Amino acid sequence: MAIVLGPNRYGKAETRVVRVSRDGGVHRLKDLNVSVSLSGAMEDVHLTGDNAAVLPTDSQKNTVFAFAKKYGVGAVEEFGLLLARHFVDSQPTITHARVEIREYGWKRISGPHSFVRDGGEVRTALVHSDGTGGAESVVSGLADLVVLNTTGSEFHGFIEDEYTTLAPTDDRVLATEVTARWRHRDTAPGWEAEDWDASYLEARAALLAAFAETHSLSLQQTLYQMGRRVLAERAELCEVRMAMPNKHHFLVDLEPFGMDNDNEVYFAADRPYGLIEGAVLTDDAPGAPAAWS
Ligand SMILES: O=c1[nH]c(=O)c2[nH]c(=O)[nH]c2[nH]1
Repeated sequence: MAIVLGPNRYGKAETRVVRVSRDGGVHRLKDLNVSVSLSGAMEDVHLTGDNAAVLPTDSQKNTVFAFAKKYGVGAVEEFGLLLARHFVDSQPTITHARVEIREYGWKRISGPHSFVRDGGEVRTALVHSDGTGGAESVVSGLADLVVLNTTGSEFHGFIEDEYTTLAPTDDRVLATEVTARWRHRDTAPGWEAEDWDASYLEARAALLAAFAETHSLSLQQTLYQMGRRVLAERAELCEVRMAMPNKHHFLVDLEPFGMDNDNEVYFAADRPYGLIEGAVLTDDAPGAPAAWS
């Protein structure tokens, strides 16, 4: 029996970079968490400790800061592609780069240089590149987008076995915290930051519109409608993957206090929660195994 090295990758995770652009007196703010992961000719470093092929993770972190200064930070997809291509193009031992970015939003308070952090929502990008001209994939997305419908949600007709206590309902609160990622058909050569931004904003708007407008018979149905809407509206996208915890809102029994509860008072439980996950894709979506990893 031989023992061999399996798949591996390495890089600097979670470099927190804040880029301030000062256009005249009006400042712009980009706040990112960048994780780089590289792979290539890394047998020697694992098998013998020879580091000759290794670009230190410290240098990767420095590159993130240097690129933020040199090129500015536009759309996270664009910044991710710039970094990923750079690592592969500049280092013969690096053949593949994965760059994952989380962007924290800030809104202006008033005046040119004061900001308040957006709620919990995060914009995400995941870029894979084999270098300029090589295979690439871009996945955009968002996380921690919390949404709630106070009506328009039912859940009934499910299996009832000997352990079922859940009462069927034709009117419940439906709430979830959406993590959604959507895959671009290609890396859109020539796309500017504004194109990535427009694509992102419209995909996000489609998710929200579908959540609000779907009369839901299950969170699974809502998930599918949300993914469908994104793909129906955005031709540049071919697959959406979502994870949506069911943030249960249980009606509180007020009878002991002599009161009825006509869908007015809920206990918002934080755990356990149902976790609904699914992918929606176009039937011509090209296979892209690296895209999601
Ligand atoms: O929308 C729902 N889907 C389920 O699969 C499920 N299971 C459950 O207990 N409540 C719900 N709600």
